[in-house]
Amino acid sequence: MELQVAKQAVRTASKLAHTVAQHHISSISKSDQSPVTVADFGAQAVIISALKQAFPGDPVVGEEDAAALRADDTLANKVWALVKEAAPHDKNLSERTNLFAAIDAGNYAGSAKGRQWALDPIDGTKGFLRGGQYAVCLALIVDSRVELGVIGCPNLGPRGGLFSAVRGKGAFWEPLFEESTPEKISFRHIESTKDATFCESVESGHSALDTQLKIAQSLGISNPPVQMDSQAKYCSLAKGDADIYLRLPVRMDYEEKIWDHAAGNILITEAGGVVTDMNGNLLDFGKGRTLKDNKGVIAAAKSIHSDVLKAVQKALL
Ligand SMILES: Nc1ncnc2c1ncn2[C@@H]1O[C@H](COP(=O)(O)O)[C@@H](O)[C@H]1OP(=O)(O)O
Ligand SMILES: [Mg+2]
Repeated sequence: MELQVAKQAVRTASKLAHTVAQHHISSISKSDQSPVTVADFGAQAVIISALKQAFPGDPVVGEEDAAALRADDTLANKVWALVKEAAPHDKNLSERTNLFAAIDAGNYAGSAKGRQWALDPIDGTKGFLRGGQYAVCLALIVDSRVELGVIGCPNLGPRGGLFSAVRGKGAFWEPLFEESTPEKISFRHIESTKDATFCESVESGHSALDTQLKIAQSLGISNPPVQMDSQAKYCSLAKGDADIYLRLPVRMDYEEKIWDHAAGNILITEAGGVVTDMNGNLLDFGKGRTLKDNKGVIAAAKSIHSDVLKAVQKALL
């Protein structure tokens, strides 16, 4: 039940985002940031509305709130038009005033106990604007642990990808814009760590790319890293296109947000991988809206994760 609702909601939001992105890429004002803002609010509204109808009691930790929309009627009208097109029969979104309430329902502070959804309506805003990777990410967390994750990646592969995982049930891929039987996915087998390929952020402000290059060299890796925005990195590992995702902090005071990692976390573990922080601890999704007890992220296949962790710790000594 949860999986079907989450997949349908992510699919609807991904289509909405894709429509805006296509229009943005073909437009002449590519420096305009507003398309991603419009898509972000629209995606959050349709997903939270779907969740609130299926699971009325469940709180949602969503990235956005509606303050900027309430203050800007032109922006609100654009988002509203998009939402009406994407979800015309949603009775929770029958009037424009409901739009604000749906978005603001993502204001949960987070908790260590009980159920909560974590939502990043558009992860990878930079990728969205440059026509690269971005992702719509939704996860169900129960008692601080991720139980279910769904990620929509409109630009990953020729048909886009809808990635999903439920604890104990494996990780799956299906095309994003057509109905088709999900295919099971997993990490690829590599003989040795030196054969691995890194996947990492494009943005040097999000991840210590120089240090990561040194770590790759210390592991004997000569394959060039694959760089992309958003949680599409987790999806790439889970479907066997790359082997190691490192996200080492650039600033030690930055706290990663739970919506930036929850869905990817279960996708990795269900595809045969391990995710820890740079101290080797599992990510704790029960500390509020951020991963405040964790620094950095290391995701890799089970067989090589401990080698990578050792190399990270040696580099950071
Ligand atoms: N200093 C930072 N360190 C790590 N991640 C960051 C930092 N600043 C922003 N982010 C987040 O990185 C995510 C995108 O990462 P990636 O490089 O993997 O695409 C965004 O969700 C963004 O959050 P925000 O949207 O709040 O700016
Ligand atoms: Mg994000």
